[in-house]
Amino acid sequence: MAALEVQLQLTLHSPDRSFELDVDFTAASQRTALIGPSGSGKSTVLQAIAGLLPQARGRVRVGGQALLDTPRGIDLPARERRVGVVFQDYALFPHMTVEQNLQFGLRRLGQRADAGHALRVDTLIRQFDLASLRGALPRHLSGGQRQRVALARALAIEPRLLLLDEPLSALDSPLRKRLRHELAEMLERVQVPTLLVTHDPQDVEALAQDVICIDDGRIVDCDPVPGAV
Ligand SMILES: Nc1ncnc2c1ncn2[C@@H]1O[C@H](COP(=O)(O)OP(=O)(O)OP(=O)(O)O)[C@@H](O)[C@H]1O
Repeated sequence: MAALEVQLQLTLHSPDRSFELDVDFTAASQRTALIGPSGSGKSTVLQAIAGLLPQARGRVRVGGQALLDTPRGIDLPARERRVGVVFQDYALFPHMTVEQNLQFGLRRLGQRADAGHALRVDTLIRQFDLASLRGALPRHLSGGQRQRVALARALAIEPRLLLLDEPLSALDSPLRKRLRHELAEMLERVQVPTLLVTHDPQDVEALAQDVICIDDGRIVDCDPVPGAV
């Protein structure tokens, strides 16, 4: 069964222009990269899949389950979609410790704090090697540590789908190289279908099994890769 099926239409309006997205693709591999030039609509696609753009119309199915199907009147709210998202800047809550950031991931599901909840946070802290940072605030973490917390938080909800928006772009080059391999290992371990946005061909090679290309709000042929010189 296809991991992720997406047919989406939406228009974003700003005072001087509007951007029209109309995409139709299937990501059948466990890890798929979505690539395209700046402004082509990559982040918009991720936000619409996550349920963060209420104007989105069309269909989104993960493992056959509909998260959005406007013709059938289905539009699950973001917290019910069980989609884990890691944003470009990791978007950790600055006033919360590492542990509280992970707990917040679970609260998004509307779950009450209980023993299972605490166990899940403990497991993630162990899996992501965060024990010594449990009580630390994000501003006291390195870029790589923030990335680990953001990924652990996205996985706290046991997502059916993981969306990574330029997960390595906040890092400098040597760290980026090391964490690319760490991330590849983590994704291999967690086995959650993943759609990954990146500009970097090395990310595609290390992290993705398949590539989907977008240009100006439309899915296009990847040969040549849009935006490549
Ligand atoms: N809230 C908004 N209102 C109006 N237009 C928007 C809004 N958000 C994004 N856009 C426009 O939509 C287009 C797609 O933006 P998006 O962020 O999805 O591109 P992207 O491919 O992720 O770009 P980048 O690689 O630079 O992050 C851009 O032209 C952008 O200017």
